[in-house]
Amino acid sequence: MIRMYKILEQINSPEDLKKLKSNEMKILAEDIRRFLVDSVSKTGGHLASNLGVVELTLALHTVFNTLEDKIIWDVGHQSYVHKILTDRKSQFHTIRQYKGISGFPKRYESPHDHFDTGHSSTSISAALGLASARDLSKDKYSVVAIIGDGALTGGMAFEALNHAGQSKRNLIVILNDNEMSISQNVGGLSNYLNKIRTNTVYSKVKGDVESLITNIPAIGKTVIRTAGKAKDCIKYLFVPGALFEELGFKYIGPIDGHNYSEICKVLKNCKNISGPILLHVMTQKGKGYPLAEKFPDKFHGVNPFKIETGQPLSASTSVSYSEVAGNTLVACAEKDKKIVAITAAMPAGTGLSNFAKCFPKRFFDVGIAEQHAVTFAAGMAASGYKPCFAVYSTFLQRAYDQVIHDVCLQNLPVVFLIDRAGLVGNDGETHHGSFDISFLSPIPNLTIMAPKNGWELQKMIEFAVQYHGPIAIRYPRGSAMTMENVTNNPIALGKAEILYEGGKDALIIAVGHMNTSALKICEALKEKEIGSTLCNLRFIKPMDEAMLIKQAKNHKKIYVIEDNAKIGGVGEQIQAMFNNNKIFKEVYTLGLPDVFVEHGDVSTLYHLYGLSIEEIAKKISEDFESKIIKNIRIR
Ligand SMILES: Cc1ncc(C[n+]2csc(CCOP(=O)(O)OP(=O)(O)O)c2C)c(N)n1
Ligand SMILES: CC(=O)[C@@H](O)[C@H](O)COP(=O)(O)O
Ligand SMILES: [Mg+2]
Repeated sequence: MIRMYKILEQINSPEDLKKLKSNEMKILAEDIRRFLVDSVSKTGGHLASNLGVVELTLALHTVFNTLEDKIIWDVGHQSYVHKILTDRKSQFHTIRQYKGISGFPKRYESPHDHFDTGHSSTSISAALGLASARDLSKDKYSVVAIIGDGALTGGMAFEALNHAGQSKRNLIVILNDNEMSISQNVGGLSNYLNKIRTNTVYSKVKGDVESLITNIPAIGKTVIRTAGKAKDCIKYLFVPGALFEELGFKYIGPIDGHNYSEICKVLKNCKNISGPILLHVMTQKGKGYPLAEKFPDKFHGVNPFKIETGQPLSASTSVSYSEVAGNTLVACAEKDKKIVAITAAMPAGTGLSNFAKCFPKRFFDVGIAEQHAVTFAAGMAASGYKPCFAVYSTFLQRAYDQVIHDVCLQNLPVVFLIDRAGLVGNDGETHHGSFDISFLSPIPNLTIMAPKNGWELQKMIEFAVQYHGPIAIRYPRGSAMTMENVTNNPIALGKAEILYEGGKDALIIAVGHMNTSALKICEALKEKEIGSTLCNLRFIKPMDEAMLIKQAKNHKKIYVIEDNAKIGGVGEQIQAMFNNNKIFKEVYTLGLPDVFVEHGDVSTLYHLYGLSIEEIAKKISEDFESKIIKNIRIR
């Protein structure tokens, strides 16, 4: 048998790691990289970031004991190596699959995972919380947060640095600087880190002082203080890194994040220094897989791919909703100079890359800063521009107050292009866009739409950029539906459309892309001689009350199909509206239950929650069972 992984085969837990000689670590690092590429090329997942943190993770597990010491991975998409080293190697082929291990840290999954992440920039806050709890309980373990240069652009990270610096608690923040967010990192902080990296004079001189402080075995406190002062002088002469020191952190670095021994040495020293430390580690995103080194953005998150070429195993020929949004925005911006586009570090994911190329001055990547993005948009709107903020549904949760307080309260014409609404699939519970209808619907002044297909998304965007007020369009991840043979009525404010008329038994009201399934359901019901009407809601707010009331009166039963939490969703809202209008008909909602939906492919999850075509058709058919039986008897 050919041994594929020379050392990795012997490694399942941090204890195994601790048995290795340090010269074996290099071979292990190579094994892990090969394992990552082999495995992720089959399952899909976050590749480039993990390839970059191999030595850093090995060093962390060498120096710390993660059954006691608490390590928190910011975002958590780079925790694969940690998972491999903490008893999950044998399950790694199930990563992000239904009932498999998660692509993010999960406390339920392992005692080595101490805090769940998925959304960016939370690690320092969580770490400080853990450190404060530790101190109150008079415990002694170490707390370490690993945060990327991208995640450091998020406001929460600054709030936490501000608090942690003053707290003086023992806490190690490792800044994993690979000079990339998903795309190129942006902003003043990114420039600042760049200055630290390139300031070789500083690095050399500071390195000497650092080794003076840390490497002399029996160093006395006075010497440390003196050396510390000397370090301060040098710092003020040469160090842009003073920002972290001014906030109350001891800044150490930058160090080479691919030099295992060096990281171990520094981490061991960090363990013995009191107060908050910021250790700046330089890594290369995608390291060890040349295609990912060259295209770290393309290999940030991947579908299954061929290792030799990097090409996806199943290339999609269809256009995604994100691409429709991006292309439409470019077309609209060509006609209207007031249109500007905003992203919070997701230019490619939201389909805005082309807009950025066509209109660089009218394109704003604000970093991972959704709250800022919304208020920034409000500012532009207040000055007569038409800002379009393209954002994933799950990340918009971050900016709820800004949507209310800064946009809607002032009735400002900001367009929210809410991508990844509904279930997203393999990223799972931290990333599903299950709540936007529920949290946006109560906000006064806000108009909310959901398109049935790609064509309708285009028309809704054209409508939105002309509209005088805050307006949101929610659409899902993936290929835009085309839906041939359906009527494409023009968009009119607050108007729904009838997509199918085939009888007065079931009225089906579908939200957004769920219309595609709904149409097939109507046809399946027809086979069973159950007559139905399909209403494409289009406007979640304002709702087409007149049409819904009229249709409700004409049908025996009413069904709402939506890919949002049932609580606060469209079904509940329609039921309330009927009650208010004294239409006492029961609305049956097919939507997401009151749970955090796990990871898995979307079709499996739809099936699980009764949202597949088969499940819905079955449910409705069962409701009309007596009619079916009667029809059979008559024949
Ligand atoms: C609040 C929030 N916004 C956006 C994202 C999407 N996102 C995931 S990873 C990432 C880039 C993170 O960059 P960095 O922290 O430098 O880590 P790297 O991928 O470079 O290792 C972004 C924007 C997110 N997870 N959370
Ligand atoms: C970790 C993270 O938040 C992103 O990388 C996210 O996984 C991107 O999702 P999409 O694949 O839907 O763009
Ligand atoms: Mg980065």
